[in-house]
Amino acid sequence: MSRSIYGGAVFEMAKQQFEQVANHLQIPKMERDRLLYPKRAIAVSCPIHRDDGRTEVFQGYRVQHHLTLGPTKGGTRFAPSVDVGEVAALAVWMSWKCALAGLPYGGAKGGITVDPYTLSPRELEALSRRYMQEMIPFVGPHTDVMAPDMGTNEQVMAWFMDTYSMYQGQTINEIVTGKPVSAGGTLGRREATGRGVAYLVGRALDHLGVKAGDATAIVQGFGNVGSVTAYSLAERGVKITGVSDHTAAYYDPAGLDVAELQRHITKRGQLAGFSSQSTIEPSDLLLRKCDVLVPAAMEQVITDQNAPKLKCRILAEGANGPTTPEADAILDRRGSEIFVLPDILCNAGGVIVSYFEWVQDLQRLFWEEAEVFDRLYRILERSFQQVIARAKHDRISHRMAAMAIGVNVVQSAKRTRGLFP
Ligand SMILES: NC(=O)C1=CN([C@@H]2O[C@H](COP(=O)(O)OP(=O)(O)OC[C@H]3O[C@@H](n4cnc5c(N)ncnc54)[C@H](OP(=O)(O)O)[C@@H]3O)[C@@H](O)[C@H]2O)C=CC1
Ligand SMILES: O=C(O)CCC(=O)C(=O)O
Repeated sequence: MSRSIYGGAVFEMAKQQFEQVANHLQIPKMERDRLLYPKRAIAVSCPIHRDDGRTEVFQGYRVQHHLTLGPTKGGTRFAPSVDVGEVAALAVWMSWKCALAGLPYGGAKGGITVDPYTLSPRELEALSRRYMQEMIPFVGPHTDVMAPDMGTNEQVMAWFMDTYSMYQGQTINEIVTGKPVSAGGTLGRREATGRGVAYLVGRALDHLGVKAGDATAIVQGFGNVGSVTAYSLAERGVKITGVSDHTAAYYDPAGLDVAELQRHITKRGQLAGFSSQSTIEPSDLLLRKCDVLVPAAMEQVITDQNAPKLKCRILAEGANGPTTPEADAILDRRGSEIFVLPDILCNAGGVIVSYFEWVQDLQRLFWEEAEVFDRLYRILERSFQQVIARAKHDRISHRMAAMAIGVNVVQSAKRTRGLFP
């Protein structure tokens, strides 16, 4: 593409990864821009009245990567880092993730440049509703279906659904996923990403011949993905030796009590203040010895600086884009020392159960929780097997294998429909 609006380190990373996989797949140059660059990017201004009487305008975005396989799908992030490049990269990754899992979606992502902790509950509701109101012309149950991501949750999804439904004059549950069950959500969505991560960690441990009961894990980030991953790993017998959020990092080789950590968060809203004895430097946490390291917070935390020093056996990417391409090259050189569960495989549980929620909403027929997780684990198992087999066959990393499968699916759909419809 001659000139694009997508800049910044995170989009550069998505682009670099794509170029590597496109080279591996020998995708002709003329098809590459069509595959990489998003179909649409929407930028909106979201004015709200602050509690002190001021009017403040926040910048919101939604990027829809491709519509070749069906509607676009992806989360909405409320964070100070949000810009069009970050959101575009996350949308591109959503496309490969959905394609790898066999979901009939293209990728999307959206967000608002805001620190949600600085908003009162009333301001958060006003901003969420205004964002959805501005997006109404561009989204729909068969166009683009939002979901939660960093800084948003079930309540925000309920406000999105309500705002869209009021405009339509009827309840349209299927406009967003990750809603509360009482607002047409599915059983299991809140836990889906973390339980999916724990399932795949279990499969990686099997692969390496390590018993869950003998394994230790460190989890960075204790929000939706991190806390449920820690809890689910602990349920499987894995000892959680380290956790962090942006306020504190704790490490205890004897093991941390995940239920206690969760109670602390519920009461205080942050990990800080949990313990004075096991506090460590957040940057040290990733370097401690463990069997399983789970970055579950944000992008680009595994870099060329810390990748040579990681002392884990499994790197389970709960977050999107936690590992830079430079770090990937180092992990590749370390060979079988570290078994990588790449993000588009590892955290796919969320969007897979979102797909189940959308299907249930469209059919007005709701499933038992056991059915949700049974179907989820079957899809994750298939994807896990496909990634391992492709990596072995092509002699490439797990990330390249996962992306190759995803990109292949999108490429062949575009070719079949006519590359430039
Ligand atoms: N929610 C989902 O279903 C899915 C999410 N993801 C990805 O998982 C990651 C986490 O998302 P999610 O759990 O939903 O987000 P949440 O907002 O629920 O949680 C984010 C967590 O990361 C922590 N965090 C933020 N900055 C830092 C930092 N500098 N060091 C350590 N921890 C930090 C936050 O701490 P604090 O609260 O103190 O700010 C919080 O504990 C993101 O990359 C997201 O894109 C991927 C697939 C699905
Ligand atoms: O559940 C969804 O639709 C999207 C989840 C998400 O944003 C992600 O997988 O990164």
